[in-house]
Amino acid sequence: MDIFNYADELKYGSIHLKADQETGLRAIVAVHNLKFGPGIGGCRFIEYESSDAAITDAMRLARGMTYKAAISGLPHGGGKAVIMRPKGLTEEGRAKLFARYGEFVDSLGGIYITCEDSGTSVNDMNIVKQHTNHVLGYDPASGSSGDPSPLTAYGVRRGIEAAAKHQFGRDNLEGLKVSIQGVGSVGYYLAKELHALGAELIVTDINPASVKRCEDEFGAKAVGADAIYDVDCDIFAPCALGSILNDQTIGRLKCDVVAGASNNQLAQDRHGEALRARGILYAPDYAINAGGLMNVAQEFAGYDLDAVRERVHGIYDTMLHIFERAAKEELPTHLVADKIVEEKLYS
Ligand SMILES: NC(=O)c1ccc[n+]([C@@H]2O[C@H](COP(=O)([O-])OP(=O)(O)OC[C@H]3O[C@@H](n4cnc5c(N)ncnc54)[C@H](O)[C@@H]3O)[C@@H](O)[C@H]2O)c1
Repeated sequence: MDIFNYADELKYGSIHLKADQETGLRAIVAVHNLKFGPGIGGCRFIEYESSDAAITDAMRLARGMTYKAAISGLPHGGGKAVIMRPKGLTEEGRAKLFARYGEFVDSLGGIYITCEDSGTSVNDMNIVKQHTNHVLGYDPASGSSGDPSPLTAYGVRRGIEAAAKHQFGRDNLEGLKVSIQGVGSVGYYLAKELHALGAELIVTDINPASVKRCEDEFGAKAVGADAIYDVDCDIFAPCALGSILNDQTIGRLKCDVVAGASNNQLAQDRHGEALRARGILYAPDYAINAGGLMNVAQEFAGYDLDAVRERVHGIYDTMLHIFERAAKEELPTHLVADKIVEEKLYS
């Protein structure tokens, strides 16, 4: 992969590298677009096969954050950090590595604001916080926003309400059948919201305890992990994995709407068209699951839960606009979401 060609393809931006022999830090910060404000996005800390793989991952993810922030009307651009996880790292080594990473983020002068992502913890962010102010999502006891899952779930609920309005002409979810794939953090809170609104729930999870909790608390019906694709329901809410809308699954779906929290639900772009061809309304993932980003971004202005909830509440309008424009232009919803973002960014 030629990095500069890839940068042109994704319309970059800048990519910053830090190598530090003392701590073993190999970090990449990709800053995709700053039109609406500083780039915001998590720091991923996983093993990579090569530097190329790590750099392209950071670039792809940062672009995704630009789209998520822009569709949500947040005063932020898209950024993402990747730290290549060294093998055999001790706890002490980890603390030194994140301290050096904090210095690296600080050296960028605020164009990128870091936070937690796969492989990083609140404790890592606490260490980063000692070296830069450009960090969010550190210890909630010190005034940060804490677990984003309830807010992400609230946003998904609002997106589901918009889908019910558009697809069924309904102003409530009473009696609608919703199947949820994955009732971990977001899926559980979503089940709670939907149950309170009178929806009938069918759930699956590879963790039996998570399923049992939904059976006990919400009277949910449980099905096996693979059987979730065959459930006859109104709305299917993927809240576990990416790439689950693919050649194997789309033909099996017996729902009118797909609206859930998972990132990267479409295995490929063409699967958005395949859903439309089947008359299934798809809620673009980065628009409906932006509640978590809205939550952490609020820390920037001073954390205020009421302000976050008000912004997350607005996901209803964002989704309805996407659905209505897609119907009018006879386009798949995921392409319309991209168009809305690109009009904001580049015109
Ligand atoms: N946490 C957030 O605020 C947030 C924000 C935006 C997007 N997301 C996305 O939403 C999804 C869920 O996030 P989460 O924080 O709830 O994660 P989580 O790990 O808490 O929950 C995921 C659940 O899915 C289950 N699962 C895994 N494989 C499964 C399978 N094959 N079939 C059924 N269940 C399976 C797991 O056992 C777990 O209970 C992820 O794709 C995540 O990237 C989360």
